Amino acid sequence: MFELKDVALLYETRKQALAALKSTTLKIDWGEEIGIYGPSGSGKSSLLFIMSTLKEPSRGEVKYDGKEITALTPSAKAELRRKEFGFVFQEHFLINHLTVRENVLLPASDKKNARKRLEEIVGFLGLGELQKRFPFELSLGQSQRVAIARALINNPRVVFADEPTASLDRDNGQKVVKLLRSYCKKNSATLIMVSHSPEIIEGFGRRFKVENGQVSEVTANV
Ligand SMILES: Nc1ncnc2c1ncn2[C@@H]1O[C@H](COP(=O)(O)OP(=O)(O)OP(=O)(O)O)[C@@H](O)[C@H]1O
Repeated sequence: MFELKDVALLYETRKQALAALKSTTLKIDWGEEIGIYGPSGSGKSSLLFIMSTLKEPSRGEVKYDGKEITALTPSAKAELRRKEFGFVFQEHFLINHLTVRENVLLPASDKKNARKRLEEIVGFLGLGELQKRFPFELSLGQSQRVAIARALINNPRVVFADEPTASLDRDNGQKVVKLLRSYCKKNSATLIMVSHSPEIIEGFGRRFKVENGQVSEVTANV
């Protein structure tokens, strides 16, 4: 469903040209669990951002569901992201003056069915009791679970998670990864998760290592 052909991302700074992502060709199928790891600045987020249309590659082809997506208009990209993708980042980006419930419902595209979906999703994430609270009344682990609920409210076919555990302690980090994996398994959704640490993505169906802009698939245990 994702097909990248010779994709690269180059930045021209005043002093030098930098290849954030060197020529990358790969295929990802529906429902796969993809872990991407590598050191800071290696190009992991660049890869995730290109697949999710948040960044445009300098060259190459990116196909999603058989269609080339790099040339879509900004509004078509936004529509694609809203309908098909869910995003979880290192920071939760919750809106402080909205309750948990309001934060989760904010991106809901089908307002009519959103309430039923909300009940399902808060139940799944163990947030039932917290719905009327504000983000500043939550722990970091709880906040991240609310951010996950918001990412899942439209039932995404692909979940992109960029360092979702980075601001959490080990227990909460593991919980977050478990919840994301379990949502994707249950719903046959594709999970694409970036982490600096190979431990976080241990056991994932497929793993890619990124070093200095070079992406390579890892087949042995890491
Ligand atoms: N707008 C930009 N202009 C110039 N260089 C950039 C820009 N954005 C990113 N880079 C560079 O591209 C390279 C790859 O960045 P990227 O964010 O993809 O790495 P990363 O592996 O996700 O890093 P981290 O784990 O620290 O988030 C880095 O060297 C970064 O400094």
